[in-house]
Amino acid sequence: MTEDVLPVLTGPVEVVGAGLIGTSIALVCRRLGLDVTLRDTSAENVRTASGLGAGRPAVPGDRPQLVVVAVPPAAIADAIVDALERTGAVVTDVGSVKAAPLEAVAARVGAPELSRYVGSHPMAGSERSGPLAASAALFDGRPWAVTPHPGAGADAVGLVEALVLECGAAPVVMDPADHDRAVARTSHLPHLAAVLVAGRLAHAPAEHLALSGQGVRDVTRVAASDPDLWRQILGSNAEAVLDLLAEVRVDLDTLMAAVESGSGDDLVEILARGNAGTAAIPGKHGGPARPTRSVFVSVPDHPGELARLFGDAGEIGVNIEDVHIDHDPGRPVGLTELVVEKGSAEHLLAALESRGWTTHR
Ligand SMILES: NC(=O)c1ccc[n+]([C@@H]2O[C@H](COP(=O)([O-])OP(=O)(O)OC[C@H]3O[C@@H](n4cnc5c(N)ncnc54)[C@H](O)[C@@H]3O)[C@@H](O)[C@H]2O)c1
Ligand SMILES: O=C(O)C(=O)C[C@]1(C(=O)O)C=C[C@@H](O)C=C1
Repeated sequence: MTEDVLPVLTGPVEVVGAGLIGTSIALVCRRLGLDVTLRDTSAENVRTASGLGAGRPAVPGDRPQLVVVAVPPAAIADAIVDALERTGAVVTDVGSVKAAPLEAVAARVGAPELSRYVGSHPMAGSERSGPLAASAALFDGRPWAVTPHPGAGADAVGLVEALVLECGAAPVVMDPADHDRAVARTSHLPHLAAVLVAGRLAHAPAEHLALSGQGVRDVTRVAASDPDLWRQILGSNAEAVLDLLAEVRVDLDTLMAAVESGSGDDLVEILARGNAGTAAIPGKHGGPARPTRSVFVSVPDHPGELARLFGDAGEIGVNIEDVHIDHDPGRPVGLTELVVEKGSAEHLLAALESRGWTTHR
């Protein structure tokens, strides 16, 4: 469905699961002025999300236009079936795996109900859970898979795409099984790689950990995620994940042989494949990656200094694509990495230096 004929999201929107993702979506819908109702098995999470301005507790008699199911994977199929049977709304879910819940729902509801269900999956999140980690900006510029089944109604698909666009994300329409193979590669395997690396740190000597720089933080961030959530995600995409793990096992053997033999050529070949892989990741806005460069700036550890840095970058007219802050304990300054388009990096460096910032080239 093309953007100009999409149904309009008018609400009410019901969010089932007022955690990280559900509350983030609810905040976007509230920002649009929509009536948002919240359901959760945790009354406390509903209270917290309501308190953040994400909506109001659902009451009997609410008639949502759209239900967004944002509960843990093991509870998704039940929650979708419940929403289809309880309301006349279009129902989507944001679960990380798409084929298994679709199969479970299709076995339990008739074709008319099923036509109102369209799965989806925002490729944005956090290693943190719960409503307090939510943000209306979470989905800005991110891909968001929309995975209709053959019996899905065109209006239902369009309404889910409309939600995705309102969240500032880019809809990517895909078949559910293709989606699951894709995220095994782009999300589930990276998660496991992070976990394996982070696991080597758990009982490491303090003097080793004292040398933790940005590299180890970049590689391990997602390993801090909820193990139970990931047990459920991996359990429902086991086949695709196992295929990739088998490939990695072969790579690991090759890598060990290259390191052991001291063969520089073999090692360079493996390292170069890593370069090719990172270059293949599309840019934040979709399409080919736009070349970026990192600008490193020392930021004094005082309140307001980061805001001043971002303000200066804005006045200089350079868009910050990404940002990383090195919070090493015991240092009076933090090292901030501003990721900007390659062509504007020198201009930003010079302009920040002229404003008194200490940069690192
Ligand atoms: N965390 C991420 O980065 C991320 C990104 C994209 C998609 N997802 C998917 O989104 C879903 C939600 O993940 P999250 O990170 O927001 O988790 P979360 O733990 O922050 O939130 C889940 C919420 O669902 C509630 N809940 C649990 N069972 C319920 C039920 N049966 N009925 C109603 N509420 C119930 C919990 O109390 C909690 O408030 C998961 O399926 C996950 O796979 C997660
Ligand atoms: O940024 C993160 O914290 C994430 O890991 C988010 C991430 C991902 O792998 O990209 C994790 C799982 C979800 O299913 C979707 C998004």
